[in-house]
Amino acid sequence: MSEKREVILEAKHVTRRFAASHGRTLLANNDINLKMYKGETLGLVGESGCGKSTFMRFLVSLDTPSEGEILYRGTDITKLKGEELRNNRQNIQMVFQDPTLSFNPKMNIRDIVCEPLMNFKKIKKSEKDAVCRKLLEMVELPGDFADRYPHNMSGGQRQRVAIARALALEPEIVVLDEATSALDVSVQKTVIELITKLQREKNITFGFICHDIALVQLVAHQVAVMYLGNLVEVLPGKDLDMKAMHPYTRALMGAVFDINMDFSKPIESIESEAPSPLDLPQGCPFQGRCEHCMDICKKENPKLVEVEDGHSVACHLFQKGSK
Ligand SMILES: Nc1ncnc2c1ncn2[C@@H]1O[C@H](COP(=O)(O)OP(=O)(O)OP(=O)(O)O)[C@@H](O)[C@H]1O
Repeated sequence: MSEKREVILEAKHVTRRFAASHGRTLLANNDINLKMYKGETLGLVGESGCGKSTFMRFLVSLDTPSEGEILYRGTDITKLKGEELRNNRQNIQMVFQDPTLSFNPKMNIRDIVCEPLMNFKKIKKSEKDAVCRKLLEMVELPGDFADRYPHNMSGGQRQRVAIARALALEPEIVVLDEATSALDVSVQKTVIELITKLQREKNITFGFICHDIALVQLVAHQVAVMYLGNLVEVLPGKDLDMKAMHPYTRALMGAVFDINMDFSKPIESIESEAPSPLDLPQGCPFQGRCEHCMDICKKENPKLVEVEDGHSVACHLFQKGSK
């Protein structure tokens, strides 16, 4: 890994509790500590409901944590208000799974793509056409798509428009929340290639939320694996195959490589359903599905500890004095 990596965002002890029925509390994020680096992609992976979107929504101020801070270039963005909050939206943008939900169907693509620029008074009305064409070309769509409406485009084209709109303000960080998950595999591949190209050209930092670890492995420099609100492993994307340690990460990888599996190394699979996030056991949240569960796993939730540079794991199997 390069020595010169620049941390631009750091989450410290981020916790989010949601009030649930019958006075119960749902712990959607439990003491999350993560860094994002300039020009790199952080992949956040885990099953549905593990808290991926909850975390990334803090970055674009769609929600605030119950505890903890998120420092973007030294400023805690969870505390921003008024003009500062508005200005921060220029730095960090988000693209969702289904762009049609955030597009006004009565607006043409020109208005949709240029809306953030108009809102921030970055361009005049007369400049919209030329600016939109440039942004469409950046995402490899024809300039004349400016006159189209979202319903006259394919899912992949709409997602390109959503990316063009998110990049219009030249943000430093873009969060892609399952942004390619609804697309056919071949279209997904072309959108991933586009994202990689844009990162190379513009040095953008991406937050890539995805439940598909194989896809995350393709794009992420750093992968963070979440399980029921907890970070269980953080490691370089290139090391997922050979160095993943947490039984949950290995189970996710096992599910991916099942067909072509290397029988020389054991690959665990997940036998049972995840417990309800409202009914978490004491100790490690993964204990009920883990083949290696020990007594201590039923008592203490393991802390995320660094096992080598850039690789941390939260599992009693790898913590000193845990046997
Ligand atoms: N506003 C809310 N109020 C109550 N519970 C919430 C709220 N938002 C999320 N949750 C709960 O928090 C947990 C984490 O949800 P989150 O959307 O972050 O998961 P996710 O990993 O992104 O899953 P998915 O891929 O399905 O979106 C879930 O159990 C969800 O039901």
